Amino acid sequence: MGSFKITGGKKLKGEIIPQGAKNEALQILCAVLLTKEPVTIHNIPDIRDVNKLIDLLESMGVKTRKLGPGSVEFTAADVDFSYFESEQYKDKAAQLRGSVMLLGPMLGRFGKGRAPKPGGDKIGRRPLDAHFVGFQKLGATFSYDSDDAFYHVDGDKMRGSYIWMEEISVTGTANVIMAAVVTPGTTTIYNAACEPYLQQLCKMLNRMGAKITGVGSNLLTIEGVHELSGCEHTMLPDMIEIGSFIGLAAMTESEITIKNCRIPELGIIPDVFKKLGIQMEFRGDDIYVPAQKHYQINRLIDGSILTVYDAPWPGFTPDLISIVLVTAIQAKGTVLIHQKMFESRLFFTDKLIDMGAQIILCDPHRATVIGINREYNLRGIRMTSPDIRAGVALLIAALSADGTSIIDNIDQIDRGYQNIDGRLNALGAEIVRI
Ligand SMILES: CC(=O)N[C@H]1[C@@H](OP(=O)(O)OP(=O)(O)OC[C@H]2O[C@@H](n3ccc(=O)[nH]c3=O)[C@H](O)[C@@H]2O)O[C@H](CO)[C@@H](O)[C@@H]1O
Ligand SMILES: C=C(OP(=O)(O)O)C(=O)O
Repeated sequence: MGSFKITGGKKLKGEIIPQGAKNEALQILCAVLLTKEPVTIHNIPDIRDVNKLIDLLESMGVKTRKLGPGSVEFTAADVDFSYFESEQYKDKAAQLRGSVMLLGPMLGRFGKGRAPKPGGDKIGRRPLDAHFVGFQKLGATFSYDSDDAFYHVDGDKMRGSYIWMEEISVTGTANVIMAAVVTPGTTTIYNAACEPYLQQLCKMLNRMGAKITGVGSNLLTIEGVHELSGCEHTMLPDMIEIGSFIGLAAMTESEITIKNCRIPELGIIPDVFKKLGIQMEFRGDDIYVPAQKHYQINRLIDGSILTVYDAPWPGFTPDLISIVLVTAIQAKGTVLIHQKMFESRLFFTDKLIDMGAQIILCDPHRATVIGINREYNLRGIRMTSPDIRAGVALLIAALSADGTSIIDNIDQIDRGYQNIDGRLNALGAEIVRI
C-alpha cells in the first residue's frame, strides 16, 4: 500500500485536463462483451479499476489492440466461458465494483452470467437486489452461493418485460439495460437511474444497433434485437474529477483552468460549488476558477443554513459530497452536508477535525461544517484514505494545510484518479509518492 507525502500551503496555477469518466468507463467496457465485432473506445482513463477490468476482459478471451493514448479496440469474438468459473476470475472480479456489470452482457449474449460479490468502496450497504430482481423479471433464474460469495444468473429463454427498479441504482440499471437490449420483446425499465454514465451507455448501445428510447429519463423502453454490431465510443470527461478540481482550487486559493469539461453534461455540479461562494467562469468549454482568498456560503432565502445533499441524477452526485464538505472548511459561513445514500462515507471527517477543521458529525449521514474563513490554516497530519472520494478530500485538505501530511492507503485514490500526484505537481503542488 503506497502513501503520499504532501507539503501543504502551495498555491497551484495552470491548466488541467480531466480524465475520462471512471464510472462510465466501467459500464462501457462491460458492454464490449455484447458483440463479436470490434468496438473502439477513446478517452479511457488510466486508473486502477479500469485497468483491472481490461485485464479481466483479456483473461476471458477479449482481444485488445492499443490504438493510442486512451484508445483501445476490443473484440469479444471468442469468450472463454469456463474462465468465469475459475478461482482467478473470482479473485480478480471481486476487486472492483464495476465487475458486477459483466453479468448483464453475459446473460444477454450467452444466456448465463457469473460474478463474485464485487469490491469497490466500503461506504455502507451496497445491495445488489435491484440487479437480480431486474434479471428475474426478464425470466432469468438467480442463485447465490454464500460459501464463496458467487452469483449465478441463467436465462436461456428470457423475454422483455416491465421492470420497476427496486432502487435507482446506477450499476443495476446498466446491468438490466445490457441484458435487455438483446432479449426478445419489449422491456420497460421504470425508476431507472439516468446519470450521464447511463446516457452514454445507451447512446453507445443504440449506435451498436440497440433500440432504446427515453434516454436521459427514468423511463426506458427497449425493443430487444437479435444481435449488436461494433461501434466507436468516446468517454465523457470525469465529472467527479472536475468537481474535485473546483474544490481543490477554492481550498488552496489557486487559479486553475479545467479544460474541455463538456459543461452541459455536468448538471448542477457547478451550481452547488457556486452555492459555497466559489466564483468560476465558463470560458467556452473550460471552467476557470480564479484564486479566491474568501468565499462565502449562501444562505437559504429565509436566512437559514444551506444544506447540500445527494440524490440520484439529476440530483447532486453522492460522489462529490466529501469534496463539498472539505471545500466548505475554509469558506465563510455554515453548511449542513447530508450524505443520504451511504451510511459510512462521512467518518473521515475525524481526520479533518484533527487537522483543525470546525466540523460536527451529527450522525453517520450528516455533518455541519462551520467555515473558518482562513482565520487559520489546517495543520498537516498522518492519515489513511478510507475510500476514493474521502481520499481526495483528504488530499485537498493536506494541500491547503501548513506543514507536511502523509496519506496512507493511496491505492484507494489510484482506483479513480489518473496520476493525480503528477498532474497536480505540474500545477505547483508538492506530492511525493512514498
Ligand atoms: C461503479 C459505479 O458506477 N459506482 C457508482 C454507483 O455505484 P452503485 O451503482 O453500486 O450504487 P447504487 O446506485 O446501486 O446505489 C448505491 C446505494 O445507494 C442507496 N441508494 C441508491 C439510490 C437511491 O435512490 N437511494 C439510495 O438509498 C442504496 O442503498 C444503494 O446501495 O452509483 C453510486 C451512486 O451514485 C456511486 O456512488 C458510485 O460511484
Ligand atoms: C464509490 C465509488 O466507486 P465504486 O462504486 O467503484 O466503489 C466512487 O467512484 O466514488
